Amino acid sequence: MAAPDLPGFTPGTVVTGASQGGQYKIQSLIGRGANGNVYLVRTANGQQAALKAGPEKPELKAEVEMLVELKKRELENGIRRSFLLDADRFVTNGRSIPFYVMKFVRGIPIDAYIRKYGYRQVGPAGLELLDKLSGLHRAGFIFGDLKPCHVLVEESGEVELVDYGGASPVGSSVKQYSGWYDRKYWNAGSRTADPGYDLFAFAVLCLHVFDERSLRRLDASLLPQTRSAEDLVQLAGKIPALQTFEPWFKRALYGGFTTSKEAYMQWQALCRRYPADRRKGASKLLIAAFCSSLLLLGAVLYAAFSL
Ligand SMILES: Nc1ncnc2c1ncn2[C@@H]1O[C@H](COP(=O)(O)OP(=O)(O)OP(=O)(O)O)[C@@H](O)[C@H]1O
Repeated sequence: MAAPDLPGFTPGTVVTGASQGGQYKIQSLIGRGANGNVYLVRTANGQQAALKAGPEKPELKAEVEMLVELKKRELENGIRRSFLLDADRFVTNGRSIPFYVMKFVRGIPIDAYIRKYGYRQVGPAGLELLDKLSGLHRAGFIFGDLKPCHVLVEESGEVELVDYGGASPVGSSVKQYSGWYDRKYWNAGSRTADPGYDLFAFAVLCLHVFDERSLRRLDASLLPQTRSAEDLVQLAGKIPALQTFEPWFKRALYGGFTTSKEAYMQWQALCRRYPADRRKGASKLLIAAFCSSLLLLGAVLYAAFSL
Protein backbone atom coordinates (compact mmCIF):
# COMPACT_ATOMS: atom_id res chain seq x y z
CA MET A 1 0.00 0.00 0.00
CA ALA A 2 1.32 3.46 -0.95
CA ALA A 3 2.06 6.11 1.69
CA PRO A 4 -0.60 8.80 2.20
CA ASP A 5 -0.25 12.41 1.03
CA LEU A 6 1.91 14.49 3.30
CA PRO A 7 0.49 17.90 4.21
CA GLY A 8 2.97 20.63 3.39
CA PHE A 9 4.92 18.65 0.78
CA THR A 10 3.73 20.58 -2.26
CA PRO A 11 5.79 21.96 -5.19
CA GLY A 12 7.57 25.14 -4.11
CA THR A 13 7.73 24.19 -0.41
CA VAL A 14 11.20 24.41 1.12
CA VAL A 15 11.79 21.45 3.43
CA THR A 16 14.28 22.45 6.12
CA GLY A 17 15.99 19.83 8.29
CA ALA A 18 15.30 20.51 11.98
CA SER A 19 18.72 19.42 13.24
CA GLN A 20 21.14 19.92 10.34
CA GLY A 21 19.42 22.77 8.53
CA GLY A 22 19.64 21.30 5.00
CA GLN A 23 17.17 23.00 2.65
CA TYR A 24 15.36 21.26 -0.20
CA LYS A 25 12.82 22.89 -2.51
CA ILE A 26 10.16 20.44 -3.69
CA GLN A 27 9.73 20.34 -7.47
CA SER A 28 7.40 17.39 -7.98
CA LEU A 29 6.27 14.03 -6.67
CA ILE A 30 8.24 11.16 -8.27
CA GLY A 31 6.27 8.29 -6.79
CA ARG A 32 4.79 6.68 -3.73
CA GLY A 33 6.29 3.71 -1.91
CA ALA A 34 5.00 1.71 1.03
CA ASN A 35 7.22 3.62 3.49
CA GLY A 36 6.97 7.12 2.09
CA ASN A 37 6.65 9.43 -0.89
CA VAL A 38 9.61 10.29 -3.10
CA TYR A 39 9.95 13.89 -4.35
CA LEU A 40 12.25 15.53 -6.84
CA VAL A 41 13.91 18.43 -5.01
CA ARG A 42 16.54 21.08 -5.59
CA THR A 43 19.24 21.46 -2.94
CA ALA A 44 20.50 24.84 -1.69
CA ASN A 45 23.40 24.66 -4.19
CA GLY A 46 21.06 24.02 -7.11
CA GLN A 47 21.56 20.26 -7.51
CA GLN A 48 18.64 17.94 -8.14
CA ALA A 49 18.10 15.22 -5.55
CA ALA A 50 15.38 12.80 -4.45
CA LEU A 51 13.78 13.25 -1.04
CA LYS A 52 11.80 10.48 0.63
CA ALA A 53 9.45 11.43 3.45
CA GLY A 54 6.75 9.52 5.23
CA PRO A 55 4.83 9.15 8.43
CA GLU A 56 6.74 7.97 11.49
CA LYS A 57 7.11 4.23 10.86
CA PRO A 58 9.70 1.68 11.98
CA GLU A 59 10.21 0.62 8.32
CA LEU A 60 11.24 4.12 7.21
CA LYS A 61 13.47 4.46 10.28
CA ALA A 62 15.14 1.14 9.46
CA GLU A 63 15.65 2.24 5.83
CA VAL A 64 17.43 5.43 6.99
CA GLU A 65 19.53 3.57 9.58
CA MET A 66 20.60 1.07 6.94
CA LEU A 67 21.60 3.85 4.51
CA VAL A 68 23.52 5.69 7.26
CA GLU A 69 25.38 2.49 8.13
CA LEU A 70 26.08 1.78 4.46
CA LYS A 71 27.48 5.30 3.99
CA LYS A 72 29.70 4.83 7.08
CA ARG A 73 31.09 1.53 5.79
CA GLU A 74 31.57 2.95 2.29
CA LEU A 75 33.57 5.85 3.74
CA GLU A 76 35.68 3.35 5.72
CA ASN A 77 36.34 1.52 2.42
CA GLY A 78 37.38 4.78 0.74
CA ILE A 79 34.19 5.13 -1.31
CA ARG A 80 33.33 8.84 -1.23
CA ARG A 81 30.38 8.93 -3.66
CA SER A 82 27.47 8.08 -1.42
CA PHE A 83 23.84 7.51 -2.31
CA LEU A 84 22.60 9.06 0.94
CA LEU A 85 23.00 12.85 1.10
CA ASP A 86 21.13 13.82 4.26
CA ALA A 87 18.69 12.46 6.85
CA ASP A 88 16.65 14.70 9.14
CA ARG A 89 13.14 15.73 10.20
CA PHE A 90 10.88 18.49 8.91
CA VAL A 91 8.63 20.24 11.41
CA THR A 92 5.45 21.49 9.75
CA ASN A 93 1.93 22.18 11.03
CA GLY A 94 2.94 20.92 14.45
CA ARG A 95 4.10 17.57 13.05
CA SER A 96 7.64 16.25 12.80
CA ILE A 97 8.10 14.28 9.58
CA PRO A 98 11.21 12.15 9.05
CA PHE A 99 12.86 12.40 5.64
CA TYR A 100 16.07 11.52 3.85
CA VAL A 101 17.71 12.88 0.74
CA MET A 102 19.48 10.72 -1.84
CA LYS A 103 21.00 10.92 -5.27
CA PHE A 104 18.33 11.55 -7.91
CA VAL A 105 18.56 8.70 -10.39
CA ARG A 106 17.60 9.84 -13.87
CA GLY A 107 17.00 6.32 -15.09
CA ILE A 108 14.44 3.81 -16.21
CA PRO A 109 13.84 0.30 -14.84
CA ILE A 110 16.24 -2.30 -16.23
CA ASP A 111 13.50 -4.22 -18.09
CA ALA A 112 12.37 -1.06 -19.93
CA TYR A 113 16.02 -0.19 -20.64
CA ILE A 114 16.71 -3.59 -22.23
CA ARG A 115 13.51 -3.37 -24.29
CA LYS A 116 14.45 0.15 -25.43
CA TYR A 117 18.10 -0.43 -26.31
CA GLY A 118 18.11 -4.10 -27.28
CA TYR A 119 18.65 -7.41 -25.50
CA ARG A 120 22.44 -7.19 -25.78
CA GLN A 121 22.35 -4.48 -23.11
CA VAL A 122 21.88 -7.23 -20.52
CA GLY A 123 25.66 -7.77 -20.75
CA PRO A 124 26.90 -4.32 -19.68
CA ALA A 125 23.86 -3.49 -17.50
CA GLY A 126 24.22 -6.85 -15.70
CA LEU A 127 27.89 -6.19 -15.11
CA GLU A 128 27.16 -2.75 -13.62
CA LEU A 129 24.48 -4.23 -11.40
CA LEU A 130 26.80 -6.98 -10.18
CA ASP A 131 29.39 -4.33 -9.39
CA LYS A 132 26.83 -2.38 -7.30
CA LEU A 133 25.74 -5.55 -5.49
CA SER A 134 29.33 -6.50 -4.85
CA GLY A 135 29.98 -3.10 -3.18
CA LEU A 136 26.88 -3.51 -1.02
CA HIS A 137 27.88 -7.06 -0.02
CA ARG A 138 31.40 -5.91 0.86
CA ALA A 139 29.79 -3.35 3.14
CA GLY A 140 27.97 -6.20 4.91
CA PHE A 141 24.46 -5.88 3.47
CA ILE A 142 22.36 -7.60 0.86
CA PHE A 143 19.81 -5.69 -1.18
CA GLY A 144 17.05 -8.26 -0.67
CA ASP A 145 14.14 -6.96 -2.70
CA LEU A 146 15.81 -6.99 -6.12
CA LYS A 147 13.29 -6.52 -8.94
CA PRO A 148 13.19 -4.44 -12.16
CA CYS A 149 11.59 -1.32 -10.60
CA HIS A 150 14.39 -1.18 -8.02
CA VAL A 151 17.16 -1.30 -10.65
CA LEU A 152 17.28 1.94 -12.62
CA VAL A 153 19.62 2.38 -15.60
CA GLU A 154 20.69 5.86 -16.66
CA GLU A 155 21.14 6.96 -20.27
CA SER A 156 24.91 6.60 -19.76
CA GLY A 157 24.40 2.92 -18.85
CA GLU A 158 25.14 3.52 -15.18
CA VAL A 159 23.03 1.32 -12.91
CA GLU A 160 21.66 2.48 -9.57
CA LEU A 161 19.67 0.59 -6.96
CA VAL A 162 16.72 2.42 -5.43
CA ASP A 163 14.55 1.58 -2.42
CA TYR A 164 16.85 0.15 0.20
CA GLY A 165 13.83 -0.72 2.35
CA GLY A 166 14.54 -4.42 1.85
CA ALA A 167 18.29 -4.28 2.53
CA SER A 168 19.38 -6.57 5.36
CA PRO A 169 22.67 -7.18 7.18
CA VAL A 170 24.39 -10.38 6.04
CA GLY A 171 23.36 -13.23 8.34
CA SER A 172 19.98 -11.74 9.31
CA SER A 173 16.58 -12.65 7.86
CA VAL A 174 15.61 -11.04 4.57
CA LYS A 175 12.81 -8.70 5.59
CA GLN A 176 11.28 -7.71 2.25
CA TYR A 177 11.05 -9.89 -0.84
CA SER A 178 8.88 -10.32 -3.92
CA GLY A 179 7.46 -13.68 -5.13
CA TRP A 180 9.45 -14.89 -8.11
CA TYR A 181 12.69 -13.22 -7.01
CA ASP A 182 12.71 -14.94 -3.65
CA ARG A 183 14.84 -18.10 -3.62
CA LYS A 184 12.70 -19.70 -0.90
CA TYR A 185 9.69 -19.40 -3.20
CA TRP A 186 11.52 -21.77 -5.57
CA ASN A 187 12.72 -24.06 -2.72
CA ALA A 188 16.23 -23.08 -3.74
CA GLY A 189 17.52 -21.88 -0.38
CA SER A 190 16.68 -20.00 2.79
CA ARG A 191 15.73 -16.39 3.46
CA THR A 192 18.90 -15.80 5.41
CA ALA A 193 20.70 -12.82 3.92
CA ASP A 194 23.79 -13.86 1.98
CA PRO A 195 25.22 -12.64 -1.36
CA GLY A 196 23.70 -15.68 -3.12
CA TYR A 197 20.21 -14.36 -2.30
CA ASP A 198 20.73 -11.27 -4.49
CA LEU A 199 22.48 -13.27 -7.24
CA PHE A 200 19.55 -15.69 -7.41
CA ALA A 201 17.15 -12.74 -7.67
CA PHE A 202 19.21 -11.22 -10.50
CA ALA A 203 19.09 -14.54 -12.40
CA VAL A 204 15.28 -14.67 -12.07
CA LEU A 205 15.08 -10.99 -13.04
CA CYS A 206 16.79 -11.87 -16.35
CA LEU A 207 14.38 -14.76 -16.98
CA HIS A 208 11.48 -12.42 -16.23
CA VAL A 209 12.77 -9.73 -18.61
CA PHE A 210 13.57 -12.16 -21.44
CA ASP A 211 10.73 -14.67 -21.27
CA GLU A 212 8.01 -13.61 -18.89
CA ARG A 213 5.44 -15.84 -20.57
CA SER A 214 7.44 -19.06 -20.01
CA LEU A 215 8.24 -18.06 -16.43
CA ARG A 216 4.56 -17.44 -15.76
CA ARG A 217 3.64 -20.76 -17.41
CA LEU A 218 6.29 -22.62 -15.42
CA ASP A 219 5.10 -21.09 -12.16
CA ALA A 220 1.48 -21.99 -12.92
CA SER A 221 2.38 -25.59 -13.76
CA LEU A 222 4.09 -26.28 -10.41
CA LEU A 223 2.86 -26.81 -6.89
CA PRO A 224 4.57 -24.74 -4.17
CA GLN A 225 6.43 -27.83 -2.94
CA THR A 226 7.57 -28.88 -6.42
CA ARG A 227 9.10 -25.56 -7.53
CA SER A 228 12.86 -25.91 -7.87
CA ALA A 229 16.03 -24.21 -9.07
CA GLU A 230 16.30 -27.00 -11.67
CA ASP A 231 13.13 -25.71 -13.40
CA LEU A 232 14.64 -22.23 -13.65
CA VAL A 233 17.96 -23.58 -14.93
CA GLN A 234 16.11 -25.47 -17.66
CA LEU A 235 14.18 -22.32 -18.59
CA ALA A 236 17.40 -20.29 -18.76
CA GLY A 237 18.82 -22.89 -21.17
CA LYS A 238 15.90 -22.38 -23.54
CA ILE A 239 16.26 -18.61 -23.95
CA PRO A 240 18.52 -18.02 -26.99
CA ALA A 241 19.42 -14.43 -26.01
CA LEU A 242 20.79 -15.66 -22.67
CA GLN A 243 22.70 -18.68 -23.98
CA THR A 244 26.11 -17.03 -23.51
CA PHE A 245 25.37 -16.61 -19.82
CA GLU A 246 23.99 -20.12 -19.24
CA PRO A 247 26.92 -21.29 -17.03
CA TRP A 248 26.47 -18.16 -14.91
CA PHE A 249 22.73 -18.74 -14.46
CA LYS A 250 23.33 -22.35 -13.46
CA ARG A 251 25.75 -21.28 -10.74
CA ALA A 252 23.60 -18.41 -9.47
CA LEU A 253 20.39 -20.45 -9.39
CA TYR A 254 22.06 -23.41 -7.62
CA GLY A 255 23.80 -21.08 -5.14
CA GLY A 256 27.26 -21.90 -6.45
CA PHE A 257 28.92 -18.49 -6.01
CA THR A 258 30.77 -17.85 -2.76
CA THR A 259 31.03 -14.10 -3.32
CA SER A 260 29.45 -11.60 -5.68
CA LYS A 261 32.95 -10.62 -6.85
CA GLU A 262 33.26 -14.15 -8.23
CA ALA A 263 29.87 -13.73 -9.93
CA TYR A 264 31.00 -10.39 -11.34
CA MET A 265 34.20 -11.90 -12.75
CA GLN A 266 32.41 -14.77 -14.48
CA TRP A 267 29.77 -12.43 -15.96
CA GLN A 268 32.57 -10.18 -17.21
CA ALA A 269 34.37 -13.12 -18.83
CA LEU A 270 31.16 -14.26 -20.54
CA CYS A 271 30.45 -10.70 -21.72
CA ARG A 272 33.65 -10.85 -23.79
CA ARG A 273 32.05 -13.68 -25.78
CA TYR A 274 28.82 -11.77 -26.17
CA PRO A 275 28.13 -10.15 -29.56
CA ALA A 276 29.13 -6.49 -29.91
CA ASP A 277 27.20 -3.67 -28.27
CA ARG A 278 24.06 -3.00 -30.31
CA ARG A 279 23.75 0.63 -29.19
CA LYS A 280 27.17 1.48 -30.54
CA GLY A 281 26.71 -0.85 -33.50
CA ALA A 282 23.40 0.75 -34.36
CA SER A 283 24.78 4.29 -34.27
CA LYS A 284 27.76 3.21 -36.40
CA LEU A 285 25.33 1.72 -38.92
CA LEU A 286 23.33 4.95 -39.00
CA ILE A 287 26.47 7.02 -39.60
CA ALA A 288 27.57 4.64 -42.38
CA ALA A 289 24.12 4.82 -44.00
CA PHE A 290 24.13 8.65 -43.78
CA CYS A 291 27.63 8.88 -45.36
CA SER A 292 26.67 6.45 -48.16
CA SER A 293 23.56 8.48 -48.99
CA LEU A 294 25.66 11.67 -49.12
CA LEU A 295 28.10 9.95 -51.49
CA LEU A 296 25.23 8.68 -53.64
CA LEU A 297 23.66 12.15 -53.77
CA GLY A 298 27.05 13.60 -54.78
CA ALA A 299 27.44 11.03 -57.54
CA VAL A 300 23.92 11.71 -58.86
CA LEU A 301 24.48 15.50 -58.85
CA TYR A 302 27.87 15.08 -60.53
CA ALA A 303 26.35 12.86 -63.22
CA ALA A 304 23.45 15.31 -63.73
CA PHE A 305 25.75 18.33 -64.12
CA SER A 306 28.18 16.61 -66.40
CA LEU A 307 25.43 15.63 -68.87
N1 LIG B 1 16.74 8.07 -5.83
C1 LIG B 1 15.73 8.02 -6.68
N2 LIG B 1 15.81 8.66 -7.86
C2 LIG B 1 14.77 8.60 -8.74
N3 LIG B 1 13.62 7.93 -8.51
C3 LIG B 1 13.49 7.29 -7.33
C4 LIG B 1 14.53 7.30 -6.36
N4 LIG B 1 14.11 6.56 -5.30
C5 LIG B 1 12.89 6.12 -5.60
N5 LIG B 1 12.51 6.54 -6.81
C6 LIG B 1 11.21 6.28 -7.47
O1 LIG B 1 10.19 6.70 -6.57
C7 LIG B 1 9.11 5.78 -6.58
C8 LIG B 1 8.81 5.35 -5.14
O2 LIG B 1 9.95 4.68 -4.68
P1 LIG B 1 10.07 3.88 -3.34
O3 LIG B 1 11.43 3.37 -3.30
O4 LIG B 1 9.63 4.69 -2.19
O5 LIG B 1 8.96 2.79 -3.41
P2 LIG B 1 8.64 1.59 -4.37
O6 LIG B 1 9.91 0.85 -4.66
O7 LIG B 1 7.88 2.07 -5.55
O8 LIG B 1 7.65 0.78 -3.49
P3 LIG B 1 7.86 -0.03 -2.16
O9 LIG B 1 8.59 0.81 -1.17
O10 LIG B 1 6.47 -0.25 -1.76
O11 LIG B 1 8.61 -1.27 -2.56
C9 LIG B 1 9.49 4.66 -7.52
O12 LIG B 1 8.90 4.93 -8.77
C10 LIG B 1 11.01 4.79 -7.65
O13 LIG B 1 11.48 4.37 -8.93
